[in-house]
Amino acid sequence: MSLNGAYSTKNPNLEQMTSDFLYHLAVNIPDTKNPTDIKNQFGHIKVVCLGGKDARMRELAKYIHENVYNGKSGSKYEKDIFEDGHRYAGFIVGSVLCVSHGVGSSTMSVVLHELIKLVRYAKCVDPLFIRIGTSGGLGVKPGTVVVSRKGYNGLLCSEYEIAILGERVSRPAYFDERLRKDLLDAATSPDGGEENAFSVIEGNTMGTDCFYEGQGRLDGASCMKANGEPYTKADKLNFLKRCHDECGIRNIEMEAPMFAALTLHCGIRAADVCVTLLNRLEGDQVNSTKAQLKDFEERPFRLVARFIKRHILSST
Ligand SMILES: O=P(O)(O)O[C@H]1O[C@H](CO)[C@@H](O)[C@H]1O
Ligand SMILES: O=c1cc[nH]c(=O)[nH]1
Repeated sequence: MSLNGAYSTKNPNLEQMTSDFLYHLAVNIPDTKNPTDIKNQFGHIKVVCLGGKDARMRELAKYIHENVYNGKSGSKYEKDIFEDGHRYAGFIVGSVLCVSHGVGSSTMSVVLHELIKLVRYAKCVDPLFIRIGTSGGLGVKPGTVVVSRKGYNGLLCSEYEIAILGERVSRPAYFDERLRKDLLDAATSPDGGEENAFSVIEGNTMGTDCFYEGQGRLDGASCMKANGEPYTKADKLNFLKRCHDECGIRNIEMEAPMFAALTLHCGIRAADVCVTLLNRLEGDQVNSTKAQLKDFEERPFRLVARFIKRHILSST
């Protein structure tokens, strides 16, 4: 389902706060009613790109500078604007903000709350949030880029569950349909060529709270079922095949349900674009070479950069 662009924070208390400090980003908003500096610095942002690693987000900013703006973004894109917070890194390049989020939903949800407030204070117009990540593939060739339809949790439910005030709160976890279609459109070109050099598919994405047992790996520090017995390779494959066949899951990472749910809740159009590093039906260890990893990690950059050129900058 597509949203109509009316995004908002979902917190009436913010209306009463005269100042705000985005602690983990070290961004101070001394006057929330008139946040001139924030508007000047961030008001032009149209796309917020997120990914686990600081270095990947720095590389992404450089890639966008060179490939979207042809080296003429006019931005100091190498400067980490969130460095004083010592938690996350952020780089502005033209109308794109690239931010790292660490590993897993808990670290990503912190930066996401603060970024959603930031774009609101800055009065950004309909900003898009796109996660550019890595994942384990299910039945797809390593290097495939998956654009997610829905996030699934490790219990194979498409929802994000969080404990709030001692109660379970469950929120739906699907991504914006129009944004997904525009991203898939950017993967194709009428005349073939560079755009089709690697596979881009749509599929559902499982996001777990654990890289090892949560993703059914056999190589963690523990490998136990609920009954306290070790699970076997057959148990693992049985589970992964269920993910694939029953839920249409094509890749596994650690943020999709939370990311889909919080952005959807706040009316922000979002997408999850992850490359697969390995086929989990064939193994567990990520042992791509440095060069392979660089090539794979750059594939979502290529897709998102083409999307920004085709669908964002062409309309301004
Ligand atoms: O490649 P990134 O964006 O870090 O994402 C994936 O990699 C991490 C695990 O290695 C998890 O955060 C997972 O979601
Ligand atoms: O298998 C993988 C690879 C990358 N990230 C994950 O969360 N899982």
